[in-house]
Amino acid sequence: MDIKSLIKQAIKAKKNAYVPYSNFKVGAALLTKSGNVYTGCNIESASFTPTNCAERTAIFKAVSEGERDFKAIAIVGDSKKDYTYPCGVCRQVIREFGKNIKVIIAKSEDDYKEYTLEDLLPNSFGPDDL
Ligand SMILES: O=c1ccn([C@H]2C[C@H](O)[C@@H](CO)O2)c(=O)[nH]1
Ligand SMILES: [Zn+2]
Repeated sequence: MDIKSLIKQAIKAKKNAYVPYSNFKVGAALLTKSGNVYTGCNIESASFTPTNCAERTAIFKAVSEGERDFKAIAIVGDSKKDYTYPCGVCRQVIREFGKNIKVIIAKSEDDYKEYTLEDLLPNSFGPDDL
């Protein structure tokens, strides 16, 4: 599974975003170490707070299927000016499963930036602290 195909799956998942309030679609594709891919989109709620980001949808789908070892997550959003970076809540949720997970922030298959979770959430609090 290369980065381009992971981004392609995130772009496809973005189409399913349920965003009647923000009209801002986001898609994510999470690659497990075993080579499986779990996709996610953002899902909003009339009461706003229960809104779930695309990244967390993908992670929760994977974890609920028994997967916990993740290699990379690709994120594609609707940001007009720039790339769409994961929110703080999603960074913390990714952190739960590892500091070295690759985070690919993409505008398209050919235009992306690559980080590690540690780059995006340095000096983090995590499972090892407890
Ligand atoms: O990285 C991000 C940033 C925002 N959103 C969603 C939450 C909400 O539905 C909409 C606007 O914040 O975008 C994501 O899914 N992922
Ligand atoms: Zn988020």
